[in-house]
Amino acid sequence: MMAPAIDYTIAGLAIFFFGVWCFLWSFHIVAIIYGKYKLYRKIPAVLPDSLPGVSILKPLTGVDAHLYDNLETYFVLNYPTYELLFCIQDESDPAQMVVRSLIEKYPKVDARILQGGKKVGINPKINNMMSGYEVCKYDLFMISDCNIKMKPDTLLDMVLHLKDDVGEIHQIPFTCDREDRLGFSSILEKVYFGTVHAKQYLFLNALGVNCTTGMSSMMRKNVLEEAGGLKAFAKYLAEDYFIAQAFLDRGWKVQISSFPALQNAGTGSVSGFQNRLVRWGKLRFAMCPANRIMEPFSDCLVNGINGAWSAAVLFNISGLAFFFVHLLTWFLLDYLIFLIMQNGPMTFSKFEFVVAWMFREITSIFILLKAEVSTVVQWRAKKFRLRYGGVVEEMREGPKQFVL
Ligand SMILES: CCCCCCCC/C=C\CCCCCCCC(=O)N[C@@H](CO)[C@H](O)/C=C/CCCCCCCCCCCCC
Ligand SMILES: O=c1ccn([C@@H]2O[C@H](COP(=O)(O)OP(=O)(O)O[C@H]3OC[C@@H](O)[C@H](O)[C@H]3O)[C@@H](O)[C@H]2O)c(=O)[nH]1
Repeated sequence: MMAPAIDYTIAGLAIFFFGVWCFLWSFHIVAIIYGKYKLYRKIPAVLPDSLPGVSILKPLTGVDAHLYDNLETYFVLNYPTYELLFCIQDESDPAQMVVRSLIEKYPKVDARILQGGKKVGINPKINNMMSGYEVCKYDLFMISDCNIKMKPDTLLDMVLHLKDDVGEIHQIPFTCDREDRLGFSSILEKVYFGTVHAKQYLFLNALGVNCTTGMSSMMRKNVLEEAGGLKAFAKYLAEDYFIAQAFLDRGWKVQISSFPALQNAGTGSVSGFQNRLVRWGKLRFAMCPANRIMEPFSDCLVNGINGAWSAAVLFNISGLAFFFVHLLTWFLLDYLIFLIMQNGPMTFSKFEFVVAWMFREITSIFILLKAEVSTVVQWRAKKFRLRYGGVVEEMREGPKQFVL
C-alpha cells in the first residue's frame, strides 16, 4: 500500500519541479525580447515644442574617488530646464567642497546645496533629501543616487518616456565601464547587474510587476503628494519599491527608460558588493515574504538540480547530462542578456566574464541564505531592524531601540 503512495508523491514532486524549471526559462526569453525592444532606443529627431522643468535631488554622503566626475555629468546635461539640489546631511561632509567647486565651474547651471536634511522618519536617504524635496521648483523631480553617472541625453530620454499615463520612470540598474578598473569586484558587479539582475528586472517590468530600484527615478510630485509626500515613505528602507507601488495603486504606470543607470562608485570590494546584495535581499524578504522561497528556487544551480532530478524521474534520462546542458544554456542566455545591457564592446575578457559568472552563481545561494537568517540591516553607518511588511526600526548602539 505504501509504495504506490510514495511513487505518486515522487512523481507529483517531479512534475512540479519540472514545471518550475520550464517556467523559469520564460524569464530569459521575455527579458531578451523586452530588453532588445526597450533599451538603447534612439532619441527622436523631432522633440516636443516645450519640455517640462525637472528638479534633480542628489542625496550625498561622503566623497569617493569618482564623486567629482559623476557629479560633473549633471552639470552638462542636454536638457533645457532643470535644477540640481544637492542634499547633504552633515555640515562637515567633504562632499560639500566637491559640489562647491562644480558650482563655481558651471555658474550658469541652476544648482545649490541644501544642508542638514529633516528628520521625518527612519530612512536616512529620505531624511537627507527632505530639504531638497520641499523646495523643488518643478512638478517633475528625480531622485538620483550619489554614485550615478549620467549620459548627456539621459534626462531627456527619461522625460520623453513620461507619457500622460506614466507616473514614474526609472532606469534599470547597471554599471558604467570603469576606466580605473577596481579589480574583480567591478567585473563581478557588472556581470551581476548585466545578467541575473537584468533578467529579473526586465522580466518583471515586462509583466508590469513592481520591482523598482530607486537609484535613478523620476516622478510626478503632485501624485506623490496625494500619497502623503516623500515623508510618508520614511518608515521603510525600501522607499523605492513602496513609492512605485503608490503610483501603481493610483492607476499610474511605472516604466523603465531606454538607458540603464550607470553606477560608478569609487570604492568597491567583493565583500562590500555581497553585503549590499544581502541588504537588498533582506528588504525584499521583509516586504514580499514569498520571495524567501521563490528566489532560492529561481537560482541557476538550484533550479538546475531540481530540473535534472525531475527529468531523471520523469523521462529516465541522465540527471548529470541534463544538469550540464542546463548550465551551458543558462550561461549562454545570460551572456546574451549581458550583451543587450552592454550594447557595445566589453571592457573585460570573455574569460573574466566566465569566472565572474561562475563565482556569482556559486555564491548566490549563500547570499540569499544570509538574507534569510537575519532581519538586521546595516546601511552605511547605521543599523536597522526590519519588520514584517518592510517597516523598519532604527537600532541604537546597545540594547535599547526606539521605534518611530
Ligand atoms: C518558483 C520561482 C518563481 C519566480 C521567481 C521569481 C524570482 C525573482 C523575484 C524577485 C527578484 C526581483 C529582483 C529585482 C531587483 C531588486 C533589487 C533590489 O532588491 N532593490 C531594492 C533596493 O533598492 C528595492 O527596494 C527592491 C525592489 C524590488 C522588490 C521586488 C519584490 C517583488 C517581486 C515579486 C516577484 C513575483 C514573481 C512573479 C512571477 C510571475
Ligand atoms: O545614511 C544615508 C545613506 C544613504 N544615503 C544616500 O542614499 C543613496 C543610496 O545609498 P547607497 O549607495 O549606500 O545604497 P544603495 O545603492 O544600496 O541604495 C539602494 O538601496 C536602498 C534604497 O533605499 C535606495 O533607494 C537604493 O538606491 C546615496 O545617494 C546616498 O548618499 C543618504 O543620503 N544617507
